[in-house]
Amino acid sequence: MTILDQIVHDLLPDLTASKERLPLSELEIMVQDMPPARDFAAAFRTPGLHVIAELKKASPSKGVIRPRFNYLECARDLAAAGAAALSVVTEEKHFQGSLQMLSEVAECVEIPLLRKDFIIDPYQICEARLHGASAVLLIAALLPTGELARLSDYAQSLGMTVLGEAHNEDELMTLLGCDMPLIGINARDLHTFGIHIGNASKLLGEVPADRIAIAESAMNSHDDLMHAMRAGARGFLVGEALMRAEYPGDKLKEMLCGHA
Ligand SMILES: O=C(O)c1ccccc1NCC(=O)[C@H](O)[C@H](O)COP(=O)(O)O
Repeated sequence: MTILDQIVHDLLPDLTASKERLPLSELEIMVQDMPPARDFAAAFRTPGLHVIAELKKASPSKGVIRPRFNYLECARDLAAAGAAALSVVTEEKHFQGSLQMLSEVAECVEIPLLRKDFIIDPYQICEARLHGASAVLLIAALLPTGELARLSDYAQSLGMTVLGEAHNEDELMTLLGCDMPLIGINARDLHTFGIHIGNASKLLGEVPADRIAIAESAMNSHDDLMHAMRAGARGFLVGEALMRAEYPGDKLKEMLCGHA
């Protein structure tokens, strides 16, 4: 079993229980009373370095990254430091995130939020919207093409933005066949955890201009952002480098400006 299979296997019982407790049809009624979703893609259409700063306590590849995880303090700090958006990892078992965390972060910052999770069902998209996210991640390695397109259409029907994620040529071609505005290229192979910057740079260059290419994973410095930008990225998803820093906002400013 790969780690992706394991993660999906582990999230299914809670997903099933949530659907029994509160069916999708009821969530959809609740969404109708919500204000419009924050525009997630807007920042990335303008020139400049635009970072999606990721709030994550732990990951399967790195274990616990930020033991004392005051996520509201981190969220405020990162928003004030110039994050274009925040990625809130909500997966519970392997990343120690939660939907509660997403709701609280949505209350305390005004920038748009991505629900970063392992989305396999429209229910999780509707949950994301109800908890304050305006974008969801859809991982090509996790879903057959038809499901990717169906989930993408569903998210957009709720006024949300979709960030599709690929880490190889086939996955990128699949995503380009779906109607997704943001295409993430993950330098981390989610099966092996290996980091492949050369491959990611090549794929970033293959994202057509009518889509917004987002570089994901393993960026730690201004030079890393500049390298990804030269390869074609118009946005950058950064997690670990920020979460390991004592002051994530200062680290973000350093990455954006090139000096401390
Ligand atoms: O990071 C992991 O261990 C991992 C394992 C299985 C699925 C996804 C995983 N990570 C998600 C990501 O790729 C990152 O959270 C994201 O791109 C930020 O990367 P980084 O800046 O390297 O934390």
